Amino acid sequence: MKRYAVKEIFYTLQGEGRQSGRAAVFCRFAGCNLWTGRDGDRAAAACRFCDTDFVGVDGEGGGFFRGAEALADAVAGCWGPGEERRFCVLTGGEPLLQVDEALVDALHARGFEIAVETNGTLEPPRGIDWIAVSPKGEAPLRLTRGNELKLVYPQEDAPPERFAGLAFDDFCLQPMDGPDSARNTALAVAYCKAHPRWRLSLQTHKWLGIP
Ligand SMILES: C[S@@+](CC[C@H](N)C(=O)[O-])C[C@H]1O[C@@H](n2cnc3c(N)ncnc32)[C@H](O)[C@@H]1O
Ligand SMILES: Nc1nc2[nH]cc(C(=O)O)c2c(=O)[nH]1
Ligand code: SF4
Ligand SMILES: [Mg+2]
Repeated sequence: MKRYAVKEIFYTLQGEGRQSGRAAVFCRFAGCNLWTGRDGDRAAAACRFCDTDFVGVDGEGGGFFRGAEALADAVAGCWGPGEERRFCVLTGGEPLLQVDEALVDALHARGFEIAVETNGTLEPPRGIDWIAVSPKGEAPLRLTRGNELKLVYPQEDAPPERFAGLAFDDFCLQPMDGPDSARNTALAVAYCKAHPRWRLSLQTHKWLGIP
């Protein structure tokens, strides 16, 4: 039986992108194919600006889950008994290293609409309801269609022009958080004003102080 490694599971509001403001259970899978998660490896990684701890299974609600039913039960338990507008966001780390059809089916069986946050280097299993792709500079993009393309901006080796022609319903620019976040936010605002295909995505949960 498949074993899923999960860093944390928590209930909050989706903070980013087109679904921002919507209540969701976040399931953060451990591990990523573009960075080890260790600070010493950052400079040499394909993705160098990550704002997330996805190493290990020691977070709130995290652990190893034996089989899709067990993991879907944990997600449903985190949502609680309400059946209206059940929504879960599969993220990481890189969720598509682990998410499979069995998990998609088990979450659907519990009434969840399923979104995934992915770096776009891996193919998703069928059946995911909402695909948000966030391309990373040097990493080859395999997933070139979906619901939203959410580009962290600016990235020297990933200009928005490279992605604007792909088959996504919406194109979002998300200012890169870190030491230059104020400057990056101003740059993203200016880019969206000059290129109306793009809309601003703010990481509202950070402003709100919620997970
Ligand atoms: C931590 S990633 C996990 C999912 C997947 N690995 C990915 O990169 O899309 C979740 C989202 O946070 C974004 N992100 C990561 N670090 C960021 C930063 N420093 N500033 C803004 N967004 C960031 C990613 O681009 C992605 O859209
Ligand atoms: N509230 C909240 N919204 C999010 N949207 C994407 C997130 C992620 O880390 O994938 C995230 C997150 O970590 N928290
Ligand atoms: S691909 Fe996603 S999880 Fe992996 S290091 Fe980059 S932002 Fe973080
Ligand atoms: Mg996050």
